[in-house]
Amino acid sequence: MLKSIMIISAGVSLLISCSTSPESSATDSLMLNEPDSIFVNQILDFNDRLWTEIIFKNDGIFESMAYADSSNFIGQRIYPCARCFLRPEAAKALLKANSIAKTKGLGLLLFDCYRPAVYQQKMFDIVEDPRYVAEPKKGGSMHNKGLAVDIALTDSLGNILDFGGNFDDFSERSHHSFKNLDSLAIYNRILLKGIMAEAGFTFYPFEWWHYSYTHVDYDLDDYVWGCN
Ligand SMILES: C[C@@H](N)C(=O)N[C@H](C)C(=O)O
Ligand SMILES: [Zn+2]
Repeated sequence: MLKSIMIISAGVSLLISCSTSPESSATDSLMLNEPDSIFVNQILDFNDRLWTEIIFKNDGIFESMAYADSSNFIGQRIYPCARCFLRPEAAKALLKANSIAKTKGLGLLLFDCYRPAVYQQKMFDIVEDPRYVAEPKKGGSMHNKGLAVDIALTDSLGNILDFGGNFDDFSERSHHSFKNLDSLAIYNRILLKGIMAEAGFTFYPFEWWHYSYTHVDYDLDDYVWGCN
């Protein structure tokens, strides 16, 4: 099947048609020397639906993709490799959040992006609490639509800031309303919330790290990316 990579910039579109698979094509990142432009990789999945990949190295976003290795609440690696796909609108907003963070001398650290719907049931079966894992039978997760990220802030070197708890700590400690935390952790949660809100994301009351992009809607998806 003919697949395409589009490298887009603000106002400029460069379309390169080729006959490689999306798995191999998505890793080909072109670096163009236009400092004010946003460059992202876009691929079509097996249903010809458009995804934007955040290329950690090129986009300057730090990577800690939790489900691409076994250090997560499942205790197993469930993704084939650490790649971050989002719907184009959400990806653009994430790059905006990254720019805002940079102006404050901070970075973004991603724990999760698009999550194929096939994995949501596996997660729900372990946690069985829809506050912490969205229930597949009740609409699934914004991650399954490519419209959510699990995210933290870092210093400029990529060291995570203090958020008063770990990613995927499924307890009240992770709620935005939980106030029995150091003032620095409370400050950092509010800082992250402010940056993400300015970029267009909505916070989630039960998890300080989970943000959704709700200005568009997409169907749940089952696309699983390949790895080189
Ligand atoms: C599993 C956790 N990281 C998460 O993303 N939870 C939310 C509620 C979800 O499943 O959408
Ligand atoms: Zn999440």
